[in-house]
Amino acid sequence: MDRDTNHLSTTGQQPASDAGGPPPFDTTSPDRQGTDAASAPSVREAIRIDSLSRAFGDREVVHGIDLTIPSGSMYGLVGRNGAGKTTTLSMATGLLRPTSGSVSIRGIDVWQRPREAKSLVGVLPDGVHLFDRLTGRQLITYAGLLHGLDKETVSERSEDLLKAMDLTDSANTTVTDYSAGMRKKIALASAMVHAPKVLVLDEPFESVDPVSASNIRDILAGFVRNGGTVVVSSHVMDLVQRMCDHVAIMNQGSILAAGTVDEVRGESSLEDVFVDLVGGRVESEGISWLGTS
Ligand SMILES: Nc1ncnc2c1ncn2[C@@H]1O[C@H](COP(=O)(O)OP(=O)(O)OP(=O)(O)O)[C@@H](O)[C@H]1O
Repeated sequence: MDRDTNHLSTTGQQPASDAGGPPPFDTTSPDRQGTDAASAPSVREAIRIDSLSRAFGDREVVHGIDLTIPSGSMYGLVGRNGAGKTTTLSMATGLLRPTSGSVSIRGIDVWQRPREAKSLVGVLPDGVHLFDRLTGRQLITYAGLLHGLDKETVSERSEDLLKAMDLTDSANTTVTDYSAGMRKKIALASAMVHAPKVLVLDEPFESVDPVSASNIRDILAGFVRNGGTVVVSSHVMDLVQRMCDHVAIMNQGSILAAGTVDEVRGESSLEDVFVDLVGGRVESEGISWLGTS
């Protein structure tokens, strides 16, 4: 499979010679392709990113990317350290203002109608800062009340989420005394309490033990089965290949490939395709002074 062609298709530069069929890694939605006007784009596209860029000072780190996350998908965003995943997800969820371009969540522009857009999305940011003087239960409750839920609903959902995250026994412990994995889980629970339509999770499994990770995967799979959409960033290709139905590979602020996992990986593993596309493997015989007696 021609990776270069794949790259072109994601950047909207599909060559005319490819007109014989749908592009293999087309990031444009059916709506963008002008077919099937019956379904409203706002519902069919969980997230739509158009020409999104972000610079810090005079250094642009996200370069005018286009990406459509279909509703009901489990979408992986993968890339090397510094590729621009967190910057992209922060812009997509209203946490970081883009330098240019636009993002909409279920048809609602994130930066023009932030309140409405944010009510639809639950976010687990990277390196999340929590109000860690609160207990786990208080933190979820606080998140629920901030979203305007009534006390009874918040209370019911808090207990469900604490149980699902295996945190019931630590519900009255202050978050400052939680381990890294427990903090991740309580942050995830807080992101879910308002029953969002879309979950955007930056490295949700980092520091999380394998049993909890399986439980969380089950919760996310159930969420998707019920019509929700999940976007996860991850460095773990195996996990993305097993868990996600769609994936986008990001490198140096651009999307190199995007589509269903099967389309992107073809006959190879996602990890091989990733390394092949992104490059950067270092030929070395090791560090000479390391391990010598
Ligand atoms: N606030 C900031 N000020 C300046 N540069 C920034 C800032 N935030 C991110 N960057 C730069 O933008 C680039 C993309 O960073 P980003 O955190 O989006 O990458 P990432 O793909 O999430 O990386 P990782 O996998 O390591 O978390 C990096 O070069 C980073 O140094």
